[in-house]
Amino acid sequence: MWQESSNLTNAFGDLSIGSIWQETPDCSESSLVSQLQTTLDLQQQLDIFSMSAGRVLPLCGMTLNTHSSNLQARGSKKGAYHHQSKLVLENQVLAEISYDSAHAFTPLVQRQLLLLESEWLFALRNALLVSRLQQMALKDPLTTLGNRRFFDDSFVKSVQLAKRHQLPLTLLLLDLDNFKQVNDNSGHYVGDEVLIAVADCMRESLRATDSLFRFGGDEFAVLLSDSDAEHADVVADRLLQSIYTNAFLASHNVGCSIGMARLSAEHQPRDLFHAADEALYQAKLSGKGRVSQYNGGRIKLLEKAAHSLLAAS
Ligand SMILES: Nc1nc2c(ncn2[C@@H]2O[C@H](COP(=O)(O)OP(=O)(O)OP(=O)(O)O)[C@@H](O)[C@H]2O)c(=O)[nH]1
Repeated sequence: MWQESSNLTNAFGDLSIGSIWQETPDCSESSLVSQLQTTLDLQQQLDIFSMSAGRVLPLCGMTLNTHSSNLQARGSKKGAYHHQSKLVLENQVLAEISYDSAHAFTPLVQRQLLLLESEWLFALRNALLVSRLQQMALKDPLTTLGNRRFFDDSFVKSVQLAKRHQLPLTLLLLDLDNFKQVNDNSGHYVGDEVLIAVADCMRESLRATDSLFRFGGDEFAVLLSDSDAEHADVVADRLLQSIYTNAFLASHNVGCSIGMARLSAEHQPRDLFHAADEALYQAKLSGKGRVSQYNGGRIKLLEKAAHSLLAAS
């Protein structure tokens, strides 16, 4: 896409900046505005904007930094010259844009870009709003982990992907032990802090934080792919260590049980979930603070029970 825009840019490259604005009325502000209004997708807006900016000065890269994302126009590369600008609407900084080019950003070019940026502001604000709403709809507001809806979506996609490419995938379901007593003894607010601390422990123990979810209540899920899925018992062990050695959680006597199951060829998403759920149930039944693994119809209790970790710490 950026390649296309570079070609376009090259086509205009022979024209002076001034002549671009005078001789190409199709690049006019209203034309850019109407193009930007065709989408609420930030990446698409950036790609559209980069086409117009590339007519002002041949560009080799463009980056948009917002509060929650860092996007690059497709095919962006570093250039010898660099220019940055804040996109501000009604005293609010919406984003920061960075341009890269093999050519210098003269004061005239900067002014032309500024004019162009002003045409993006309203469409950008709308796209940012939509992006924020989309993120909110998929996040658990208390822990900021993915919520149940996000899990359902990611889970089905991950199972399909793993089966298609014959990649390993392991699901871990984690349920806190004795959490109700925290609420009962110390109040709901402290209960919330416990849930946040557990989420932090999970983040610390895992590399891909986008595979962590809170279902609601004191139930969490972890989706492990690739090498992490192969060594899920090690990951589960790390999770237990992190939770059982956390001083705040220990002070409230909160532990956890984990059930895990590995995707097999005949599994549908529902089967994998049920297998991990069954393993979790057995972990609870066997005295909590344990990891158990669903193993082709059998449940194997792993040796490293959290109680022994706690005793060792
Ligand atoms: N503070 C807080 N508590 C919640 C939230 N959502 C659910 N709960 C409480 O979480 C508790 C979950 O209940 P259980 O899983 O039966 O509690 P438990 O003591 O961990 O039970 P075991 O799993 O058998 O050890 C209930 O008391 C719910 O009211 C929340 O967002 N914040």
